[in-house]
Amino acid sequence: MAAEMLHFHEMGFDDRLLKAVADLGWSQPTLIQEKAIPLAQEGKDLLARARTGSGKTAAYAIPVIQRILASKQSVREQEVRALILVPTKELGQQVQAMMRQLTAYCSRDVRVADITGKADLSAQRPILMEKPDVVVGTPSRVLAHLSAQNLVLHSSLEMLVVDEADLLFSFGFEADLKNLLCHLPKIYQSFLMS
Ligand SMILES: Nc1ncnc2c1ncn2[C@@H]1O[C@H](COP(=O)(O)OP(=O)(O)OP(=O)(O)O)[C@@H](O)[C@H]1O
Repeated sequence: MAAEMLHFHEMGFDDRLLKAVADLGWSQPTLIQEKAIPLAQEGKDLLARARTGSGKTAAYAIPVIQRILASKQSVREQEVRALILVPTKELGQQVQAMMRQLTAYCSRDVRVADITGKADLSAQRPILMEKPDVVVGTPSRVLAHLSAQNLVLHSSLEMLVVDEADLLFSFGFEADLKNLLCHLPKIYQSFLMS
């Protein structure tokens, strides 16, 4: 007999996250979420591949949000804790929209900034100076902000997501991505999604 699928409320999430998931009308995780989220909750690195529309974004977004919420229970300095790398502005906007929906009840505790847009670096600098908990960006944008010292990740980064990893590790993005990885601390939980 097939094993019963877990429901979101059985996965040990913060009530605010569960409420946002319920508002989205999701009762059960999709297959990739059911496989990926428990591993992510154990702190494991993930390498996940699934077809478009299978719920990959929430498969990493939910554990990223949960980890930030859990750690905010003990007093901590405001720092950038998670970096989500995407290949394009459009995907950045989609990720930001999903993060906003999932943080609808905890937007003060989990602040998300999308820096994929074409605005000047100086226009985005104030957003980064506030040290959002999560930054969504393309590798080139993130590198530019690191070089301009608008963003410091060395001591704070706990989670790195590479969305569309197959694309980001391919021609056109690879050099920036490798360069960026050299600027990051050595220890963080990673989510490679494609
Ligand atoms: N557990 C769930 N139950 C019902 N719908 C869900 C669930 N998780 C995600 N969805 C919905 O499924 C759709 C696809 O999700 P998502 O964009 O995360 O997929 P994806 O695999 O990342 O797709 P893409 O490769 O196009 O980025 C979205 O409309 C999302 O709201």
